[in-house]
Amino acid sequence: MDMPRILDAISSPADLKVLDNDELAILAREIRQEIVATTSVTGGHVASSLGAVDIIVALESLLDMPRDRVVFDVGHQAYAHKLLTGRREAFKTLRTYGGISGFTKPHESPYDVHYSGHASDSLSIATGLAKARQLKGTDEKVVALIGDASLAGGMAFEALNYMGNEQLPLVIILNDNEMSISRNVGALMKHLGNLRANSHYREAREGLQAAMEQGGPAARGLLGFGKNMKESLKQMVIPHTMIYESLGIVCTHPVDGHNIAELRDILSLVLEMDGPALVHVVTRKGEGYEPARQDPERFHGTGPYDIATGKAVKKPAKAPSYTEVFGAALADEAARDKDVVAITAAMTGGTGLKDFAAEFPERFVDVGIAEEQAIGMAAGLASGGKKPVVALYSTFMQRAVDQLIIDCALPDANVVLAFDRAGLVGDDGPTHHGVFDMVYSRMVPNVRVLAPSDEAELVHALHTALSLPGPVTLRYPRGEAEGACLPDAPELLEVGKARVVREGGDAALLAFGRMVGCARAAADLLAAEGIECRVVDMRWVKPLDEEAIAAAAATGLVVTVEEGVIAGGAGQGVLEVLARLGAQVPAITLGIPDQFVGQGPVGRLFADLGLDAEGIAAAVRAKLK
Ligand SMILES: Cc1ncc(C[n+]2csc(CCOP(=O)(O)OP(=O)(O)O)c2C)c(N)n1
Ligand SMILES: CC(=O)[C@@H](O)[C@H](O)COP(=O)(O)O
Ligand SMILES: [Mg+2]
Repeated sequence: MDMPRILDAISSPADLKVLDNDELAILAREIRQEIVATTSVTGGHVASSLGAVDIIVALESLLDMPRDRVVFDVGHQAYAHKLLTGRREAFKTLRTYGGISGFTKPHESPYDVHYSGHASDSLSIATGLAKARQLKGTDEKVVALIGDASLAGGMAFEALNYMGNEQLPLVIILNDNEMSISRNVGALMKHLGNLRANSHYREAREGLQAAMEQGGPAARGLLGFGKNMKESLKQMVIPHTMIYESLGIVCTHPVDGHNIAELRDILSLVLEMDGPALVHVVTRKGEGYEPARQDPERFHGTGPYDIATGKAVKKPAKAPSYTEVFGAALADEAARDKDVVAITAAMTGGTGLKDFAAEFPERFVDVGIAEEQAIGMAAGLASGGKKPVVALYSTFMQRAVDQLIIDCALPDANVVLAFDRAGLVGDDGPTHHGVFDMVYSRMVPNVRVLAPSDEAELVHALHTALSLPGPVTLRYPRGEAEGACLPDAPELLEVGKARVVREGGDAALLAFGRMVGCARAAADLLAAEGIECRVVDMRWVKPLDEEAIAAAAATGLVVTVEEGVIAGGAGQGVLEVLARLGAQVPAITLGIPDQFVGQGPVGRLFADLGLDAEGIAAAVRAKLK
């Protein structure tokens, strides 16, 4: 008979209070097994979640939740938190359509503080919670759990700057595993490495005492614990070089993040402080599951896999991914033009730039999780005579809209912004769908916007973007491309010119990006009923092809189809042109309505939104009736 699991008796963190350190360690093992069992079927962020299990178990055993608040940065490490906060049964539905989210989600649980998914925001949210606590005069604990790579994001630094000055009572747990998605980069990463290497600084207790005696209220709060607590401080040291200390944040020496007893000792001390404290915790990504330990990058975010071998379980692809096509095309461009420089923000693999980085290391830049830096730096490179191509996920580019407007568009800088994961991404859900980029690109003067409809068009679009003066954005979706034949050589696309891909006189479907394929399939369905639709691959979101729009109006019905929000999107651009032309024609704008889109297979989400062939055909049918 199987031994009953401790995990099965946990319905909230309050149930952890009766467990001792050994039992908590057993629980942590059970949680890891549960994470592996579930994600082997659903996929998910395995390595980060496994690495953070002990921290979460230790922390939540000490808190009074949900009164005490824990803010998870990115939230990709929060699976243990989900399992401890009443979602053990629901965990099987992780990242599935209608199931629980892969990130923290306040609408899912009162134990979740914010919609996580984007990096480096946790400290700002924690400062807000701590400020609210001050204003209310309450005493709930506020804790943020943030990774070493996310800590380097600009937003996190802004929060450190604020909390140090205000001496806000909150605890930062820095989960340092030396990894971002791939190996972490940057000077802060080196600084943390020095701290890990010098943890013999433990002896420097006198230094710690002196620092605290001269320090602000945070440090004094720590000293005010009384004799016993001070004794425990023998275990704690501030290395002289810890930069956070200079900002007024008390810091601990590196702590073993897989030792629950040690974690609980230190956390119980810092949770009593009345100012900001940072606990430097060292963990291993993928801890407890060997394939993830060996290859944490692949297990950062994975699809289903075989537990025994760790091998991915997936259908063979019929076509390369858009990402792969982009990466190869950019390397070809760089081989032809020595001025091309590629920039990414911690997404070298995700944006298909690994080969580029290997081939042209001196022309490859990874700025870390720092999208604003990526775009700002691109503007500087352009000003210095280079041709920067910044490859970002559409959703993360949202961080850098100001840099697009002021640093790139206003000076008309020669910058190419490649938005990968543009459109619906699937299982990551609303935080990751790239559905706003057509709006924030289209609205900015001087910016041209390309939306290639297949992989061959993507190659031409990149080539065209690099040939044009001024900023150009191009967008392409996550996953497998359409299976189009790749060109031997890239072509220059005529600026602002669409192409008709199917003739028809009863209605015109003006489609953008991969929606061209859906529009074509809809036209096939309608043709079987005797309704002939013209299908136009618009190619450009800006400038729009006014002739193609006028010709579409002549059919008597204009239908725009885009994989982005309707408000302010490409379809609205078409309506503006129709109004300018004085065309009195019925028009439908299909796209994402004024709502956030949930998680699930992209095909299913398209169907829900009426963006699949049947949905588009139904919209045309209804209007023609
Ligand atoms: C603004 C933003 N940029 C990029 C990402 C993609 N991303 C998700 S997790 C991650 C690495 C996070 O590393 P770290 O914070 O050290 O956590 P770890 O995965 O190592 O636990 C990146 C780059 C993101 N979620 N948000
Ligand atoms: C948590 C996060 O932001 C990334 O790990 C993201 O989930 C990666 O998405 P892709 O799987 O599309 O690369
Ligand atoms: Mg990390």
